Amino acid sequence: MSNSFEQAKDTGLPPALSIRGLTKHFGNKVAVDGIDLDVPAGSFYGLVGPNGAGKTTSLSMATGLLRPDAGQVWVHGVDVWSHPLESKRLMGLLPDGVRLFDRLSGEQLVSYAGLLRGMDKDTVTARVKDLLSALDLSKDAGTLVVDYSAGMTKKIALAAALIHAPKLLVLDEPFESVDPVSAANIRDILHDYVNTGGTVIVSSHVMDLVQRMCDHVAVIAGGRVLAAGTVDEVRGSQSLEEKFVDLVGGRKENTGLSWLRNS
Ligand SMILES: Nc1ncnc2c1ncn2[C@@H]1O[C@H](COP(=O)(O)OP(=O)(O)OP(=O)(O)O)[C@@H](O)[C@H]1O
Repeated sequence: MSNSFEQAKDTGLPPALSIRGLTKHFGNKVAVDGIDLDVPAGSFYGLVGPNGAGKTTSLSMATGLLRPDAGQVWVHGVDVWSHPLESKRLMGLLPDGVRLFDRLSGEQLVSYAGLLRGMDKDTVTARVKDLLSALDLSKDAGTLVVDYSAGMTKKIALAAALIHAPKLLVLDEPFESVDPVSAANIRDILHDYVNTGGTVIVSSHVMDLVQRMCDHVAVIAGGRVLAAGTVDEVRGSQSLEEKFVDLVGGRKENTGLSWLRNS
Protein backbone atom coordinates (compact mmCIF):
# COMPACT_ATOMS: atom_id res chain seq x y z
CA MET A 1 0.00 0.00 0.00
CA SER A 2 1.48 3.38 -0.95
CA ASN A 3 1.34 6.27 1.46
CA SER A 4 -0.08 9.65 0.58
CA PHE A 5 3.34 11.10 -0.16
CA GLU A 6 4.22 8.27 -2.61
CA GLN A 7 0.84 8.74 -4.21
CA ALA A 8 1.51 12.45 -4.58
CA LYS A 9 4.85 11.63 -6.24
CA ASP A 10 3.20 9.22 -8.72
CA THR A 11 0.37 11.43 -9.93
CA GLY A 12 1.07 14.89 -8.57
CA LEU A 13 -2.32 14.67 -6.87
CA PRO A 14 -3.25 13.70 -3.32
CA PRO A 15 -5.39 10.56 -2.89
CA ALA A 16 -9.16 11.04 -2.99
CA LEU A 17 -9.17 9.79 0.61
CA SER A 18 -6.21 9.42 2.92
CA ILE A 19 -6.54 7.98 6.43
CA ARG A 20 -3.81 7.86 9.06
CA GLY A 21 -4.02 6.25 12.49
CA LEU A 22 -7.81 6.38 12.66
CA THR A 23 -9.01 5.03 16.00
CA LYS A 24 -12.35 4.70 17.79
CA HIS A 25 -13.28 3.06 21.09
CA PHE A 26 -16.80 2.43 22.32
CA GLY A 27 -16.33 1.89 26.07
CA ASN A 28 -13.72 -0.86 26.37
CA LYS A 29 -14.29 -2.03 22.82
CA VAL A 30 -11.81 -0.99 20.12
CA ALA A 31 -14.00 -0.62 17.03
CA VAL A 32 -11.28 0.90 14.80
CA ASP A 33 -7.69 0.24 15.73
CA GLY A 34 -5.33 2.69 14.03
CA ILE A 35 -6.32 2.34 10.37
CA ASP A 36 -4.11 3.72 7.56
CA LEU A 37 -5.57 3.75 4.05
CA ASP A 38 -5.09 5.56 0.74
CA VAL A 39 -7.83 5.59 -1.86
CA PRO A 40 -6.32 6.75 -5.17
CA ALA A 41 -8.22 9.45 -7.06
CA GLY A 42 -10.22 7.87 -9.89
CA SER A 43 -10.45 4.44 -8.26
CA PHE A 44 -13.47 2.27 -7.58
CA TYR A 45 -12.56 1.11 -4.08
CA GLY A 46 -14.22 -1.75 -2.21
CA LEU A 47 -14.18 -2.01 1.56
CA VAL A 48 -14.94 -5.52 2.78
CA GLY A 49 -14.92 -7.19 6.18
CA PRO A 50 -17.00 -9.44 8.41
CA ASN A 51 -19.89 -8.12 10.51
CA GLY A 52 -18.61 -5.81 13.21
CA ALA A 53 -15.22 -5.32 11.45
CA GLY A 54 -15.35 -1.54 11.78
CA LYS A 55 -16.32 -0.57 8.22
CA THR A 56 -19.24 1.72 9.09
CA THR A 57 -17.37 3.26 12.01
CA SER A 58 -14.33 3.95 9.78
CA LEU A 59 -16.44 5.43 6.98
CA SER A 60 -18.40 7.57 9.47
CA MET A 61 -15.15 9.01 10.83
CA ALA A 62 -13.66 9.40 7.35
CA THR A 63 -16.64 11.45 6.22
CA GLY A 64 -16.97 13.73 9.25
CA LEU A 65 -20.06 12.05 10.75
CA LEU A 66 -18.35 10.54 13.82
CA ARG A 67 -15.47 12.16 15.71
CA PRO A 68 -12.41 9.88 15.92
CA ASP A 69 -10.54 9.31 19.20
CA ALA A 70 -7.32 9.69 17.22
CA GLY A 71 -6.08 9.92 13.64
CA GLN A 72 -6.48 12.16 10.63
CA VAL A 73 -8.42 12.07 7.38
CA TRP A 74 -7.94 14.07 4.18
CA VAL A 75 -10.31 14.22 1.20
CA HIS A 76 -8.42 15.34 -1.89
CA GLY A 77 -5.86 16.85 0.47
CA VAL A 78 -8.43 18.70 2.62
CA ASP A 79 -8.45 17.80 6.33
CA VAL A 80 -11.97 16.52 7.08
CA TRP A 81 -11.98 17.43 10.75
CA SER A 82 -10.31 20.86 10.59
CA HIS A 83 -12.01 21.94 7.31
CA PRO A 84 -15.45 20.30 7.52
CA LEU A 85 -17.30 22.56 5.08
CA GLU A 86 -14.65 22.45 2.36
CA SER A 87 -14.19 18.67 2.65
CA LYS A 88 -17.94 17.95 2.74
CA ARG A 89 -18.41 19.91 -0.47
CA LEU A 90 -16.16 17.34 -2.17
CA MET A 91 -18.09 14.33 -0.88
CA GLY A 92 -21.37 12.59 -1.49
CA LEU A 93 -22.46 10.15 1.21
CA LEU A 94 -24.79 7.22 1.37
CA PRO A 95 -24.58 6.33 5.07
CA ASP A 96 -25.82 3.01 6.41
CA GLY A 97 -29.08 3.21 8.34
CA VAL A 98 -29.24 7.00 8.77
CA ARG A 99 -32.79 8.36 8.96
CA LEU A 100 -33.84 10.47 6.00
CA PHE A 101 -36.41 13.26 6.11
CA ASP A 102 -38.99 10.67 5.22
CA ARG A 103 -42.06 12.94 5.44
CA LEU A 104 -40.85 14.52 2.19
CA SER A 105 -41.61 13.00 -1.19
CA GLY A 106 -38.65 11.49 -3.04
CA GLU A 107 -38.54 14.50 -5.36
CA GLN A 108 -38.65 16.95 -2.44
CA LEU A 109 -35.92 15.07 -0.56
CA VAL A 110 -33.45 15.16 -3.45
CA SER A 111 -34.32 18.80 -4.25
CA TYR A 112 -33.78 19.70 -0.60
CA ALA A 113 -30.33 18.02 -0.69
CA GLY A 114 -29.40 20.11 -3.74
CA LEU A 115 -30.68 23.39 -2.27
CA LEU A 116 -28.85 22.67 1.01
CA ARG A 117 -25.68 22.36 -1.07
CA GLY A 118 -26.28 25.90 -2.33
CA MET A 119 -27.25 24.93 -5.88
CA ASP A 120 -29.60 27.16 -7.90
CA LYS A 121 -33.21 26.06 -8.30
CA ASP A 122 -33.15 25.44 -12.07
CA THR A 123 -30.08 23.21 -11.87
CA VAL A 124 -31.62 21.32 -8.94
CA THR A 125 -34.89 20.78 -10.85
CA ALA A 126 -33.08 19.48 -13.95
CA ARG A 127 -30.77 17.18 -11.98
CA VAL A 128 -33.59 15.80 -9.81
CA LYS A 129 -35.47 14.83 -12.97
CA ASP A 130 -32.36 13.14 -14.44
CA LEU A 131 -31.55 11.29 -11.21
CA LEU A 132 -35.10 10.02 -10.63
CA SER A 133 -35.22 8.78 -14.19
CA ALA A 134 -31.76 7.11 -14.03
CA LEU A 135 -32.74 5.35 -10.80
CA ASP A 136 -36.18 4.34 -12.08
CA LEU A 137 -38.02 6.41 -9.47
CA SER A 138 -39.83 8.93 -11.73
CA LYS A 139 -43.24 7.39 -11.18
CA ASP A 140 -42.68 7.48 -7.39
CA ALA A 141 -41.38 11.06 -7.34
CA GLY A 142 -44.45 12.31 -5.45
CA THR A 143 -44.64 9.41 -2.96
CA LEU A 144 -43.51 10.11 0.61
CA VAL A 145 -40.15 8.48 1.38
CA VAL A 146 -41.68 6.87 4.49
CA ASP A 147 -43.83 4.83 2.07
CA TYR A 148 -40.85 3.71 -0.06
CA SER A 149 -39.56 0.12 0.07
CA ALA A 150 -36.05 -0.50 1.49
CA GLY A 151 -34.51 -0.63 -2.00
CA MET A 152 -36.32 2.55 -3.14
CA THR A 153 -35.10 4.29 0.01
CA LYS A 154 -31.48 3.29 -0.83
CA LYS A 155 -31.93 4.67 -4.34
CA ILE A 156 -33.41 8.00 -3.25
CA ALA A 157 -30.60 8.40 -0.69
CA LEU A 158 -28.12 7.72 -3.51
CA ALA A 159 -29.79 10.40 -5.64
CA ALA A 160 -29.44 12.87 -2.73
CA ALA A 161 -25.73 11.95 -2.48
CA LEU A 162 -25.16 12.55 -6.21
CA ILE A 163 -27.05 15.81 -6.77
CA HIS A 164 -24.09 18.16 -6.23
CA ALA A 165 -21.76 16.08 -8.49
CA PRO A 166 -19.21 15.36 -5.74
CA LYS A 167 -15.60 14.31 -6.47
CA LEU A 168 -15.76 11.43 -3.98
CA LEU A 169 -18.72 9.17 -3.34
CA VAL A 170 -18.78 7.11 -0.14
CA LEU A 171 -21.44 4.42 -0.21
CA ASP A 172 -22.09 2.15 2.77
CA GLU A 173 -23.83 -1.01 1.52
CA PRO A 174 -25.47 0.66 -1.51
CA PHE A 175 -26.83 -2.57 -3.01
CA GLU A 176 -28.52 -3.94 0.09
CA SER A 177 -32.22 -4.59 -0.68
CA VAL A 178 -31.86 -3.24 -4.23
CA ASP A 179 -33.32 -5.38 -7.01
CA PRO A 180 -30.94 -6.77 -9.69
CA VAL A 181 -32.07 -4.43 -12.49
CA SER A 182 -31.74 -1.33 -10.28
CA ALA A 183 -28.38 -2.63 -9.01
CA ALA A 184 -27.14 -2.97 -12.60
CA ASN A 185 -28.34 0.60 -13.36
CA ILE A 186 -26.57 1.90 -10.25
CA ARG A 187 -23.37 0.06 -11.23
CA ASP A 188 -23.53 1.67 -14.70
CA ILE A 189 -23.97 5.13 -13.14
CA LEU A 190 -21.05 4.51 -10.77
CA HIS A 191 -18.75 3.17 -13.53
CA ASP A 192 -19.56 6.19 -15.68
CA TYR A 193 -18.84 8.43 -12.69
CA VAL A 194 -15.42 6.77 -12.15
CA ASN A 195 -14.59 6.80 -15.87
CA THR A 196 -15.13 10.55 -15.91
CA GLY A 197 -12.81 11.27 -12.98
CA GLY A 198 -14.89 10.53 -9.85
CA THR A 199 -13.83 8.21 -7.04
CA VAL A 200 -16.15 5.68 -5.40
CA ILE A 201 -15.68 3.91 -2.07
CA VAL A 202 -18.20 1.20 -1.48
CA SER A 203 -18.58 -1.15 1.47
CA SER A 204 -20.12 -4.51 0.71
CA HIS A 205 -20.37 -8.07 1.95
CA VAL A 206 -20.74 -9.43 -1.58
CA MET A 207 -17.22 -10.47 -2.62
CA ASP A 208 -18.19 -11.47 -6.13
CA LEU A 209 -19.68 -8.03 -6.72
CA VAL A 210 -16.61 -6.26 -5.32
CA GLN A 211 -14.30 -8.43 -7.44
CA ARG A 212 -16.25 -7.60 -10.61
CA MET A 213 -17.01 -3.96 -9.88
CA CYS A 214 -14.01 -2.52 -8.02
CA ASP A 215 -10.40 -2.00 -9.08
CA HIS A 216 -9.08 -1.66 -5.50
CA VAL A 217 -10.07 -3.32 -2.26
CA ALA A 218 -9.25 -3.21 1.45
CA VAL A 219 -10.07 -6.09 3.79
CA ILE A 220 -10.85 -4.93 7.32
CA ALA A 221 -11.34 -7.15 10.38
CA GLY A 222 -11.18 -6.41 14.07
CA GLY A 223 -10.76 -2.70 13.32
CA ARG A 224 -7.54 -3.24 11.33
CA VAL A 225 -6.64 -3.33 7.64
CA LEU A 226 -5.56 -6.90 6.84
CA ALA A 227 -4.83 -6.27 3.14
CA ALA A 228 -5.20 -3.39 0.71
CA GLY A 229 -4.28 -2.71 -2.91
CA THR A 230 -5.61 -3.47 -6.35
CA VAL A 231 -8.16 -6.30 -6.41
CA ASP A 232 -5.65 -8.47 -8.32
CA GLU A 233 -2.86 -7.76 -5.79
CA VAL A 234 -5.09 -8.61 -2.84
CA ARG A 235 -6.69 -11.78 -4.24
CA GLY A 236 -3.57 -13.18 -6.02
CA SER A 237 -4.49 -16.46 -7.72
CA GLN A 238 -7.62 -16.96 -5.58
CA SER A 239 -11.08 -15.50 -5.86
CA LEU A 240 -11.63 -12.51 -3.59
CA GLU A 241 -14.07 -14.61 -1.56
CA GLU A 242 -11.47 -17.37 -0.98
CA LYS A 243 -8.85 -14.79 -0.06
CA PHE A 244 -11.29 -13.08 2.28
CA VAL A 245 -12.02 -16.35 4.11
CA ASP A 246 -8.25 -17.07 4.32
CA LEU A 247 -7.53 -13.63 5.75
CA VAL A 248 -10.47 -13.35 8.08
CA GLY A 249 -10.97 -17.00 9.04
CA GLY A 250 -14.00 -18.01 11.04
CA ARG A 251 -15.53 -20.73 8.81
CA LYS A 252 -17.30 -23.16 11.16
CA GLU A 253 -17.59 -26.91 10.63
CA ASN A 254 -21.31 -27.67 10.33
CA THR A 255 -21.52 -29.73 13.52
CA GLY A 256 -23.87 -27.59 15.60
CA LEU A 257 -27.64 -27.08 15.59
CA SER A 258 -28.40 -30.82 15.47
CA TRP A 259 -31.93 -29.95 16.67
CA LEU A 260 -32.51 -28.15 13.37
CA ARG A 261 -32.07 -31.27 11.26
CA ASN A 262 -35.17 -33.01 9.98
CA SER A 263 -33.42 -36.31 9.22
N1 LIG B 1 -22.57 3.40 18.64
C1 LIG B 1 -21.92 2.30 19.04
N2 LIG B 1 -21.84 1.98 20.34
C2 LIG B 1 -21.18 0.89 20.77
N3 LIG B 1 -20.54 0.03 19.94
C3 LIG B 1 -20.59 0.29 18.63
C4 LIG B 1 -21.27 1.45 18.10
N4 LIG B 1 -21.13 1.45 16.75
C5 LIG B 1 -20.39 0.35 16.45
N5 LIG B 1 -20.06 -0.33 17.56
C6 LIG B 1 -19.24 -1.57 17.64
O1 LIG B 1 -18.07 -1.32 16.89
C7 LIG B 1 -17.72 -2.48 16.14
C8 LIG B 1 -17.64 -2.09 14.66
O2 LIG B 1 -18.96 -1.83 14.18
P1 LIG B 1 -19.25 -1.35 12.69
O3 LIG B 1 -20.69 -1.02 12.61
O4 LIG B 1 -18.27 -0.31 12.31
O5 LIG B 1 -18.93 -2.68 11.87
P2 LIG B 1 -19.20 -3.03 10.33
O6 LIG B 1 -17.93 -3.58 9.78
O7 LIG B 1 -19.81 -1.88 9.63
O8 LIG B 1 -20.26 -4.21 10.50
P3 LIG B 1 -21.45 -4.75 9.53
O9 LIG B 1 -20.78 -5.40 8.37
O10 LIG B 1 -22.14 -5.77 10.40
O11 LIG B 1 -22.32 -3.59 9.16
C9 LIG B 1 -18.75 -3.54 16.44
O12 LIG B 1 -18.25 -4.38 17.44
C10 LIG B 1 -19.94 -2.75 16.98
O13 LIG B 1 -20.65 -3.50 17.94
